[in-house]
Amino acid sequence: MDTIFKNNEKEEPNKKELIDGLQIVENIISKEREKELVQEILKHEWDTRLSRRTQHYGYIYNYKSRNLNVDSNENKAEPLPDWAISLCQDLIDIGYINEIPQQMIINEYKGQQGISAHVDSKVFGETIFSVSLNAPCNMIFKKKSTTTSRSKTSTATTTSKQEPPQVVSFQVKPRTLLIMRGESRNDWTHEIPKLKITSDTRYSCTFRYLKLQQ
Ligand SMILES: O=C(O)CCC(=O)C(=O)O
Ligand SMILES: [Fe+2]
Repeated sequence: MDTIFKNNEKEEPNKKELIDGLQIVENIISKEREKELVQEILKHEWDTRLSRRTQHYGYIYNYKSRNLNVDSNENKAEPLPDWAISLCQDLIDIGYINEIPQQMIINEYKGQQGISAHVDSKVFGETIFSVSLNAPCNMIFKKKSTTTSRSKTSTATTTSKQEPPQVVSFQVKPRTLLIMRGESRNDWTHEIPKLKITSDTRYSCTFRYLKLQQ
């Protein structure tokens, strides 16, 4: 496999930060390496418990209960495959992350599948990053609304005002590295809306750290 450094197509990484703590780096890998990663992903069996197919490595995360008991043998999954470790090692070498993560989930989005608005579970550490493969998607970040309450002691009335959510929407191209930390990880939800038209299959590899070990 060629490394991130030997990008045959000579496309320069294109970096943007649309929200505090959110790093988006396009062209993080070459098209050739992307193809190899998809082939590796497709060699493995899928978990079909959700409407979209997933693969869990390191630990099995329950998207429904949003919980993970790291001590339970039931939640242990096979270790991260070599191709994922080598991808993470390249990201360490070029300074995007500090350590190999303990967990990876691969999501497959076929046709019109998406993921509803959520903040990633706090059982995981501060840094969450993903690499997108094969097809683009739209991603929407919404700032969790804050309620401001004003009390009038003289009249004993309380008015509560819901701030409108801030919304940031953008396209995630294949071969993009997306890193969420800080505000973008904790104070904003993210979602992938269902497309109205059928598109190519998208794969995302999302990497997470266990809180205690980060
Ligand atoms: O597919 C993606 O890029 C996002 C996946 C995600 O948000 C999650 O698994 O929590
Ligand atoms: Fe997420």
